[in-house]
Amino acid sequence: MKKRPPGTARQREGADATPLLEGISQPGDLLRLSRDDLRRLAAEIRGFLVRAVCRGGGHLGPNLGVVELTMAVHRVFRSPHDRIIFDTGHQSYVHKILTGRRDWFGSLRQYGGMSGYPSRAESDHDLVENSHASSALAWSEGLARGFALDGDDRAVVAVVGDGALTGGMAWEALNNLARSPADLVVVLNDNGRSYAPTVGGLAAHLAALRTTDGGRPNVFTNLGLAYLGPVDGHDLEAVERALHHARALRRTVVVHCVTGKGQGFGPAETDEADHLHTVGVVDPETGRPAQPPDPTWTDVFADEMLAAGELDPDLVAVSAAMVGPTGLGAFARRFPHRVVDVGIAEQQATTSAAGLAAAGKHPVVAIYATFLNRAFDQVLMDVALHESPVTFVLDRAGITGPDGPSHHGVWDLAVLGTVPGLRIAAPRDQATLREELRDAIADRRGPNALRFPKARVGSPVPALHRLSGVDILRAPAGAKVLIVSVGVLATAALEAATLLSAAGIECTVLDPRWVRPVNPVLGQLAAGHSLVVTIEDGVRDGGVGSAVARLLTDLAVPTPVRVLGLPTAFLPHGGRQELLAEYGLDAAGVAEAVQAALAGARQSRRLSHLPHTPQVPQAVNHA
Ligand SMILES: Cc1ncc(C[n+]2csc(CCOP(=O)(O)OP(=O)(O)O)c2C)c(N)n1
Ligand SMILES: CC(=O)[C@@H](O)[C@H](O)COP(=O)(O)O
Ligand SMILES: [Mg+2]
Repeated sequence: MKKRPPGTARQREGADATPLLEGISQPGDLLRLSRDDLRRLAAEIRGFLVRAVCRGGGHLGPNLGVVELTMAVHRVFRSPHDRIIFDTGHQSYVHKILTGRRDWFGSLRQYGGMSGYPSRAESDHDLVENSHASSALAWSEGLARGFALDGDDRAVVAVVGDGALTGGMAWEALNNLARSPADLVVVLNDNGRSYAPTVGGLAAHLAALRTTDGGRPNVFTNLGLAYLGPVDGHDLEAVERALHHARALRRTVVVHCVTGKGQGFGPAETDEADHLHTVGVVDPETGRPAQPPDPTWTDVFADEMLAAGELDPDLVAVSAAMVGPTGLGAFARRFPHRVVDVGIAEQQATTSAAGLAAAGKHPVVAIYATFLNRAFDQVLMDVALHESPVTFVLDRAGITGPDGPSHHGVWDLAVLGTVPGLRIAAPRDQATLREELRDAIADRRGPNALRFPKARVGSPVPALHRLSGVDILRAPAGAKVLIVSVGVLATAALEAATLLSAAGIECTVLDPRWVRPVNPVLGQLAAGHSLVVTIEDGVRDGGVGSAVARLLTDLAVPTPVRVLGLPTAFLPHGGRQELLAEYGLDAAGVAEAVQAALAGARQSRRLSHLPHTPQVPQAVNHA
């Protein structure tokens, strides 16, 4: 059932259907088609996916690989009565097409448009929308157990990739499924890849199963589950037969489907890096962007990491199935024995990094900020408690953009700020990223984290001088407002200061560089101003700004603090700049907030009572 159509009418125009596709507005429509028509429909869906995804970006390879598999699931089961849970959900585009959302693809992943993941707001056919991998089996087990407790005969189908199956959560669920009253159909979509080829003992086991008849004992049967396969996941009839068989068994069954990531689109099939796992706007003929993309923060990290690897033979990089996307590709090619891909296993990455550090190595865990949430306990207990010199490099920190609520890396500053002994740096430009990475790796006292966004790296943001570790970026005479900007938001802070100067309000702008714990020199600097405004690309609650405010309270500095950041909420998908502006974290928003704070403070007559002292206390100005 369709819910609200996302996107503007203009965005929705972008979707162009073809003859058979025109006739599919709900899964039941698939049942009326002949075998020949079903084959033609699969080809039409592939053409549609290539056009729609190349036009605006999204997950291409994973969806091209599940066309027949998704059609088969929808022909055999009755969604939404039967429940279909997609692990991660990045491969749910075909499901969206078949459940009445074809016309929305013109707005895919755009602000106000259709999500790139399952979405309860969009359709009753969607239930789980978390898009952090490896959780579908646990969700499905709980759901099926709940149905069983009610005597409800509804089927639950979990579609899980071979990559997602490397995560600890998947193994915990398999262990539980062996004794659960739930009877799940687990569709194992085995394309042999996460982004890169899936690694580890399980991957090797699945590879062996692909070439046998599957009847002999395997990891699933040994755990007490039934196993069917391997099945050619592009043979619609074969997949349907296997699914009917699985449902009839009335127990938990793994249906092992072998598919090709990027199937049917040459540039995806031949792309060695990741079979076009995710693309931006690309040419639908070549799968490549029209122009080489501008350098990103990831590129700078990649370059500095390579340089650091040359200098430090103990440097080891750890990745949770994302060597390429986190910028470790060049390092891996140069030092193949000093890169560990642990699979989609952030907890393993973190604790094994603690082990590497205990063995005298200098581990760097490169990970997306949102995925480190999975390993909070390991950061706290295995790394921090042991004062383990592990460096975490958090890519995609802050607002990431089109991946939406599950992928915005907005919790790291608040959550990691509670970890004793962990220092967090937020570089503002290329030079500070390089410098802070070197400092982090060299620090043998305990853990460090660096965070930067999914964005172009931008122009250098030079400091006027450094003061007790804090970079002063702007220091006009007579400034009453102190803007403390976190990381990449320095540019918006400086632009805001220029706007405010034109309105007669002078601001000092500083970049603390290492943002947690808060540098106590901020207390002295704040004392020299009438208002402190902090800006961060993370949740306001418990973030850097609130830590600065607490520092001032502790030091009995009376300067009021206005904390600008993100609400404690699940933020929608959209363009990064678009969302930053929406939440007042662009230059105009910051300038407006400063003016409002000054006006409010004047109204409450607080500012007029505060003495004005120079913005940089001489006692600590040793730059
Ligand atoms: C906890 C977590 N870590 C990392 C990711 C990033 N990620 C998204 S898809 C993917 C690969 C998934 O491989 P697989 O499950 O086999 O699906 P495929 O894309 O091959 O269809 C990864 C690592 C994630 N979504 N969740
Ligand atoms: C599904 C998932 O988690 C990733 O594929 C993510 O969509 C990638 O995002 P980037 O494009 O920022 O690497
Ligand atoms: Mg896979």
